[in-house]
Amino acid sequence: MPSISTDERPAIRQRMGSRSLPFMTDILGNSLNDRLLFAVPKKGRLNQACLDLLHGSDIQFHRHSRLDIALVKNLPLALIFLPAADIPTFVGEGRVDLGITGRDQVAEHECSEPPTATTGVVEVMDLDFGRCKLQVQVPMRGNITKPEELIGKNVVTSFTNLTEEYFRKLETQQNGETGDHAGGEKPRLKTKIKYVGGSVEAACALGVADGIVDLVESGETMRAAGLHAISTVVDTSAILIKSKHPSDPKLVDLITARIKGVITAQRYVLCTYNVERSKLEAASKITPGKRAPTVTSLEEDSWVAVSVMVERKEIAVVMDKLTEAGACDILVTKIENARAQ
Ligand SMILES: Nc1ncnc2c1ncn2[C@@H]1O[C@H](COP(=O)(O)OP(=O)(O)OP(=O)(O)O)[C@@H](O)[C@H]1O
Ligand SMILES: O=P(O)(O)OC[C@H]1O[C@H](OP(=O)(O)OP(=O)(O)O)[C@H](O)[C@@H]1O
Repeated sequence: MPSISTDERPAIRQRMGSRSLPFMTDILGNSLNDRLLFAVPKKGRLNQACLDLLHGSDIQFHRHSRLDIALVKNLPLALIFLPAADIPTFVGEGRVDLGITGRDQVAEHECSEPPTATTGVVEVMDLDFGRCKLQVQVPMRGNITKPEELIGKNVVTSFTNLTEEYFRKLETQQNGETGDHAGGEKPRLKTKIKYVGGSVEAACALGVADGIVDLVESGETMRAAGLHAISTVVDTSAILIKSKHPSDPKLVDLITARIKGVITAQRYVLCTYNVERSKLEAASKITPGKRAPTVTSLEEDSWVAVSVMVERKEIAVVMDKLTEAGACDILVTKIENARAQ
């Protein structure tokens, strides 16, 4: 591994920020300078899906144990493994060019660092995984039924900025509705928002909170903790983001196209079937495809073969309907990769 001279380090530090860098540059030398930097969640719920996406996009790398930077072997790209919550900061400041994180994390970051003409992130695309909701939750057996009833009480969350913003709005609305306290009769209630880094759902049972704001996907964690949701703060999923001025916009476009291809391949299957020409119109209505179905003549004059992309989650129902419409020899094939509009 090439070693790095002391006078090369400031340039790299300036590019990446000061976090952990002495350790990273000692191992990687100056190889980051001419590479596009791509931040990927280093752990947690988004990590594996991101690794699968990189694999499907033929982004080849070897990550040394304990090292949060990996050089990509077949593209001028370096992957930076960071906590999902920190990725909007690095991309927003232009220290890293591209990143994958949750939309909730971007929203949380933007509450404290609103975007300017040069800072902040640009959403490139929704990645179709990590879908969940940031919700206000209270004990199922308690007497709080509306988020307004938490005003002035204790709320625990890992998303303090979004939660502050949410309750400040509620407080403003409520003060407005009750004519405020200009006469001084009614004190202005302020909700107390406290931060915890994980296991947020335990806060009510432990008496730390009257309600929590936490992510809900299946709802299992919430129900197991005896909580239920009374309002949604943000709907979220994983997104690809870029900085406002990426160092290599062409490479950003190439990576975006590859990732889009993988997502399309995951979302769709290829369905082929034979149908009598007279029934083609009805069958095409069931399978209109992304643009239009591909129709090929068969040796048998009155029959055609159809090949069409169908959303994976709808395929069983589509097959039922096709059979009803007279289609036969229906085959479904997994799509390995795609480049489609
Ligand atoms: N249950 C979930 N289902 C789907 N996506 C989730 C879920 N929980 C979190 N996410 C998404 O993943 C992002 C990162 O959350 P996660 O809690 O996994 O991160 P972390 O704090 O880095 O990891 P860990 O909890 O292991 O410390 C969230 O901001 C959200 O966008
Ligand atoms: O609705 P569910 O499918 O049960 O998912 C929701 C849970 O997932 C996340 O936590 P995670 O398990 O990542 O760990 P954490 O509590 O340490 O954040 C989130 O904070 C919830 O606790």
